[in-house]
Amino acid sequence: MKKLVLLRHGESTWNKENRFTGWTDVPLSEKGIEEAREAGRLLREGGYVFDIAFTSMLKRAIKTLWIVLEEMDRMWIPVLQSWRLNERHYGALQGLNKSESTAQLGEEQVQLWRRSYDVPPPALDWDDPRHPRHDPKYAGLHPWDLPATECLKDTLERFTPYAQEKIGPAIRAGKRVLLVAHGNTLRGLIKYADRIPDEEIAELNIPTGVPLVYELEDDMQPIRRYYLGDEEAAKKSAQSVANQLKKE
Ligand SMILES: O=C(O)[C@@H](CO)OP(=O)(O)O
Repeated sequence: MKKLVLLRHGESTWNKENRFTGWTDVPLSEKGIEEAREAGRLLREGGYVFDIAFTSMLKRAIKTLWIVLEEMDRMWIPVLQSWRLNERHYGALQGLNKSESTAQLGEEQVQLWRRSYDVPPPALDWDDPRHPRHDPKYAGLHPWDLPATECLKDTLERFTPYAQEKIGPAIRAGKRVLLVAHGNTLRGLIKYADRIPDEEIAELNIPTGVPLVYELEDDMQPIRRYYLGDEEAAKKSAQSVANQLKKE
């Protein structure tokens, strides 16, 4: 049996402010730093060891990974970063408060953009300073390859080639892999791994900073997945992600 550990970054400052974040590169909040420490402790105490880690180009995930590896005294392992592991691009919703948007535009519309599988939010204009083509992180990429909005399906389509070319082969080769990513990239991965139908994926929410362990057959078929630590607390935290449109 093989194991893969997935981790959504700790709470970011925009999670705290309840804003759509996407590719906006915001830092961890104080609580997020503590969540990352706790994740590292849980993994260490659970006897987990990693040979390689993967993360995105966004500092909330990178910093979470650093803190986890520091807690595990494993800062020396190879870390591979890719824009393909970035959060779903939230288009013109980035920066808007989730509950205020719901009050203005209606829950049905905002929930459609937020959780439908294939309806993207309105795109950022090509000339919008927030368009990723202006960000030096992505200077090596063709601007047309960079998203200005994405639905979950688009995110999965850009994530999958990387998972197949880099992450899958590392697991198959017997490496113990940690993937620190984002709510929607991980929702996409779980949808793919567990073959969750398009209409059911809306119900899946992922808490910040709680390690999610996947047990896999040797041929990579998933056996089961579970959160480390307090399952009830993880469920509660996932439920509060689900409820973000309703918060004040
Ligand atoms: O804003 C975002 O980028 C994501 C993750 O924080 O939010 P949501 O859970 O609403 O898709």
